[in-house]
Amino acid sequence: MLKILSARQIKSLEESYLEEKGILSLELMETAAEAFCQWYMQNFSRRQDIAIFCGTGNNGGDGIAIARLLSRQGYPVCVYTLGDAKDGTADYNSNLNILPTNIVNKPFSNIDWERFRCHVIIDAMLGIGLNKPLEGKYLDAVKKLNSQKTMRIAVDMPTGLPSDKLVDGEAFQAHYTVTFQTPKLSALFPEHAAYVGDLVVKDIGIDGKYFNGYESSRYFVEEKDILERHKIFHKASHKGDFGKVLLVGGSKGKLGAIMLSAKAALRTGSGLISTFVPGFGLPIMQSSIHEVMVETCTGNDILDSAPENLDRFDTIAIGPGMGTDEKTAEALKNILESYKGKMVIDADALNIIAKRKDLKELITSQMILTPHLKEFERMVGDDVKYPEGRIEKALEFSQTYGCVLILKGLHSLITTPAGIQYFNPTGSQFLATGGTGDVLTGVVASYLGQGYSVENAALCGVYHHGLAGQLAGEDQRRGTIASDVIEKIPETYKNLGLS
Ligand SMILES: NC(=O)C1=CN([C@@H]2O[C@H](COP(=O)(O)OP(=O)(O)OC[C@H]3O[C@@H](n4cnc5c(N)ncnc54)[C@H](OP(=O)(O)O)[C@@H]3O)[C@@H](O)[C@H]2O)[C@H](O)CC1
Ligand SMILES: [K+]
Repeated sequence: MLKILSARQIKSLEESYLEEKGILSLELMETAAEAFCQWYMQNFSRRQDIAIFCGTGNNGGDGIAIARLLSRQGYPVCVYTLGDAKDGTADYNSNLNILPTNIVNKPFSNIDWERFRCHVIIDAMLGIGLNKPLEGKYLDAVKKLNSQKTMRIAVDMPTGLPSDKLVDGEAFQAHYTVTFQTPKLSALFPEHAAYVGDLVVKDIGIDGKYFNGYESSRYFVEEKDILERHKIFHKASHKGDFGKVLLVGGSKGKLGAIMLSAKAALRTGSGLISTFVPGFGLPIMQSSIHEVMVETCTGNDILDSAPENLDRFDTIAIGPGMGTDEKTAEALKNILESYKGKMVIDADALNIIAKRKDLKELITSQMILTPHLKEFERMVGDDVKYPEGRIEKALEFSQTYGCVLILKGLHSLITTPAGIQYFNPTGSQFLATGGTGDVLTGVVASYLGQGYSVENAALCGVYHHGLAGQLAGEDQRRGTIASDVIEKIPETYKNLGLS
């Protein structure tokens, strides 16, 4: 897990790290520049001309060091500076002094934009030192660079993006942001996706112990965190070990939702899946998914009653395609009151709960709620447009009701009643398509059925779902559909080296 700190905390952490280790800040800058270049060289060829735009702070210092290192490796680099060296930080100037003279180094104001050509723009104008909205030449530069039809890469943070809050005005629009040591909170806001692009986190050697002294309950999940949360099954494992899952949902015209959940749970590794759907769904379910068992409620069209003997199941997921009829709400109430096992609550179940205080009271620590933004807004009855407030609201909700909350979106946020908030690293824009939420419900329910704790099921579920979305997107691009995501779930295990 990478602890997410504020810009102020990062600066202080850096200082204590340097002091304790007896390292110069210039050396840390070199390490950061090396980390950037290592990533760059793995991804881009020497045939692409690079223009590095540098401010006069330490972000600019990183940029100058990157120019030297890339040029040494045979990459064609030009440097464009936005300020006077006399205003530069000591480390900026140290790097400027050793910039090889064969590298073009021009002031930004001297660029002839009619003739300006490059393949890659590297933004090292401003990083975590940003303390006001962009204006003057920084604003001009960002506007000019955003309008270039080239690859754009930001060093640490896209210029103009504050580390901890929503952007005010313009900011550099990167295709990639290569950030150092730990992501900055605002790089994880879905609202900033167009500025951050793909986020790459590069270790610059600051040991986890240096983070201990800094208070934060927000973390960025890493692959190793997921690996250690998985249960290991062996040759003698029986299908009963993988859990008995019940998926409740579906209504006329929306049976597909529960089918997607069921298929996703099967692909995640569930042993036995039962579904509980309105009567009309029986032949449809049976003919389209052969691996699931189907039970029906008393009504034909809508879900109007609860299943018998709920204790047969290790876990229950409820909501996909369920509808919000009053009789459905009563069936939901019945299930929430009588079932004591772990549950996933999604989609229309959330929409019903949003309107019923008495049902909110039935939320327990055994439950994972999986709203997307609109559903969350209905649940909290409040404006959750601003990411800082939304993250706080998620915490408040999880603590008030004692449940795990998965707030879906780019870098889905998992909040536990203990007050810990985890940002998920996997995912893809191609997951923004109908039915992928139903897939997530099936994946998370599957892990609950396999005996994972609510926290681990949420973390593993969101991670694998996001990774499956990435893999599906690589193949199908904007043509990705929820079923493609399901088909990629098994590959996520291979990807992580899991059996
Ligand atoms: N975090 C790490 O572990 C490492 C970080 N490195 C890099 O250093 C930057 C942070 O560098 P810093 O010098 O603190 O700040 P910046 O370069 O981002 O900004 C420089 C100064 O720019 C001024 N400023 C702020 N906002 C604006 C604005 N809107 N327009 C113009 N100028 C602005 C401000 O100075 P003032 O005097 O005007 O207040 C900033 O101080 C980090 O992001 C990394 O890239 C290290 O190299 C390695 C370790
Ligand atoms: K930058």
